[in-house]
Amino acid sequence: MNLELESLGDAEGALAVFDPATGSEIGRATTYSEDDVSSIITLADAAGQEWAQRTAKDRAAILSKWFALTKQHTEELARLVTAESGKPMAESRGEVAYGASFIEWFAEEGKRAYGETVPTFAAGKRVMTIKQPVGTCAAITPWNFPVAMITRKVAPALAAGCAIVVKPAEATPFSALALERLAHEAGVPRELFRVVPTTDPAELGTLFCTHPRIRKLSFTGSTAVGKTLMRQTSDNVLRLSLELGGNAPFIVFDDADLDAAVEGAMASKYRNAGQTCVCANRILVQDGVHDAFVEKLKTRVEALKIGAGCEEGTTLGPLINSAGRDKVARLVDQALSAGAKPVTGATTSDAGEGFYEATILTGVTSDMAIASEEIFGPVAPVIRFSTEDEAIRIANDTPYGLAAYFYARDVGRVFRVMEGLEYGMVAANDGILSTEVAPFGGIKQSGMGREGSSHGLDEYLELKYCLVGGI
Ligand SMILES: NC(=O)c1ccc[n+]([C@@H]2O[C@H](COP(=O)([O-])OP(=O)(O)OC[C@H]3O[C@@H](n4cnc5c(N)ncnc54)[C@H](O)[C@@H]3O)[C@@H](O)[C@H]2O)c1
Ligand SMILES: O=C[C@H](O)CS(=O)(=O)O
Repeated sequence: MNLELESLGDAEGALAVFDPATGSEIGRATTYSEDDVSSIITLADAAGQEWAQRTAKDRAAILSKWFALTKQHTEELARLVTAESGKPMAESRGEVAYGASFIEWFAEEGKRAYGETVPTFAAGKRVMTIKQPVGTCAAITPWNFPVAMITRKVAPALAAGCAIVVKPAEATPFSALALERLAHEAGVPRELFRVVPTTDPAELGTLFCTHPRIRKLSFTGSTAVGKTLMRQTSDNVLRLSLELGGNAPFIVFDDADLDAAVEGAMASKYRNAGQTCVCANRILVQDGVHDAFVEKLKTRVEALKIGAGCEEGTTLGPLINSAGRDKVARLVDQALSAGAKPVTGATTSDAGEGFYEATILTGVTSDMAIASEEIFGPVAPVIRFSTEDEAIRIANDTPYGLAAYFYARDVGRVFRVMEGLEYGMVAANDGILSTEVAPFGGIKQSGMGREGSSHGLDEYLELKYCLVGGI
């Protein structure tokens, strides 16, 4: 199975793809017009009718082969992820394993789309429910996890009995095309799962929202685009899953294990150079441990190795593009102008155009833009607080509600803070919460619906109430 970039690309393709570390073009991808995709959706819908008639066990057997092939081709997939997203190879290998875990998980979950029988309300009648595939799905995915954000949607869709057409991010089409190739090799019918790169995401997004055969849209990306799609899906009342932006608080209380909190902050903040939706976006530290925590964090941050993702040993890669880097620089400069202090970093890097040094700022206040905007970069803004109630108030003072983290050892505090934080996902004494077995998703303007876990399958199923009378 050839998954080399050249075999996935098209020298005449309209979509140019670039290496974030150097800015150089690494390949070109074939793109699909609105008419092309409309026809692809119609073919997918027909393939979906047949796929839905197969047993969950038959679908599971094919998904299991896709899982095995994805694991077998980890190195090639990781090279593609690093080439087009820039993340360090070690993280890319981890992403492939994480992405594959959704295929493995939903191969099994698809067999558990259980209905129910309900004690009847009247003689001669029987009440039951069944779960059926929602129909043909569309998905739109971001660049920061070009493997995992695809499988986190495609695996449950296929397991539930649905066809799915995916538009990957313009920056990262090759990882998606490789996954498509592996799925077809595993036995997923060619028309059932298609990846359709484009240079006009808005045009394809509108088609996905308005095509008569599309019954469901699953979107992962920014809150701004999510709101656009929410409006566009209203005419056809599509089923909608939205995995949007975040502004994660990372709270360190006086009773925290400081060394554990530093490790958790490193894992949460600097993974993928801070370009994940669940990265710590604000670090709140209680007065009693503020200086000790900052000093310990500084030591670990300054040990990060900045460089191209393809260089073994790199632990901090480039940002996705110059716009991403400029946004980070703008937020840091604004914070410094407003009184924040640089502990380390706070500058672009001589490692190359797309790089920004790992940064810690202290003296940050909630009114600064860096505390309310999603940074999407390797910058830790530290906000000092005095009381537990103040920490929860600051943490909740955002339109976002995706992930939140805190470190404390008092059991009463753990329960009070866990219950008081207004987020879809809360981790106590850990900096990484993402796993296929748990429901991933946000509240407020971080989205709706859940991915992974047993809940993730329901996003691609309809619950039907069946009444049988005349008994
Ligand atoms: N909640 C999650 O699970 C999750 C996961 C990853 C990324 N994100 C969020 O995604 C953002 C970063 O990713 P990004 O820069 O790719 O986001 P983005 O919203 O700019 O793009 C996401 C996808 O939407 C497409 N798109 C852009 N404009 C569109 C339009 N008008 N209509 C239809 N599609 C359109 C893009 O081509 C891309 O495929 C961050 O906000 C991050 O928090 C969230
Ligand atoms: O960026 C968003 C991803 O969902 C992050 S994670 O890999 O799922 O934690």
